[in-house]
Amino acid sequence: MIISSPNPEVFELPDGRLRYIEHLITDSDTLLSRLKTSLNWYQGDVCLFGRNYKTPRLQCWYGDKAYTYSKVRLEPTPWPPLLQQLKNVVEEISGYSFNSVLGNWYQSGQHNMGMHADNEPELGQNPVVAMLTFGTPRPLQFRHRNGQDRFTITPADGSLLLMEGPIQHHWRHGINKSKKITGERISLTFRFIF
Ligand SMILES: O=C(O)CCC(=O)C(=O)O
Ligand SMILES: [Fe+2]
Repeated sequence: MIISSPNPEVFELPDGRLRYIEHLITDSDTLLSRLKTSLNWYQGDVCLFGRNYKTPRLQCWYGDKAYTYSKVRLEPTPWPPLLQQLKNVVEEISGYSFNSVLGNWYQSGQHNMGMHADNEPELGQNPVVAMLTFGTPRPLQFRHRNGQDRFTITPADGSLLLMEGPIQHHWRHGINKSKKITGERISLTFRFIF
């Protein structure tokens, strides 16, 4: 895995901060195919307003501690070597430690992620989420809970995006469907579970 020299951009939003490194991982094509074949992908369940649905994307989860996401309990799972390597890179660049990762595989523009905040209590006071992107970029929409402020970033193939500060308390984020996008994207979202 080759890392090009990082040059972070910082976006100071009202009540939150994003740190973005556009070109971090240079062999992202190879990594995208390795991630597709080597990880344990499944269509997850989500519970919304008391009803169970299948996630409109594939996902995988690895971590040292159990994690409850959208009311579904994920059990501890050992780190595959490739994810361990990527975690090491993300930790070194960001300066944070992570002990779990949620992977999302959007196989086309028909796959999406609804607006949400990563604010489960076990993620701590001001959760830091570090996200690597591989493949076809998709706009990531941020909406402030005040109903006014909005921000969109389209993380590039091979980029790292850090969500920091109180952002998960004040903002929600998500990925919309798009008829125009046919390519696939994988995001790896590293978290620390207390
Ligand atoms: O794939 C993305 O860009 C968003 C992922 C995300 O928000 C999450 O995993 O919580
Ligand atoms: Fe999220």
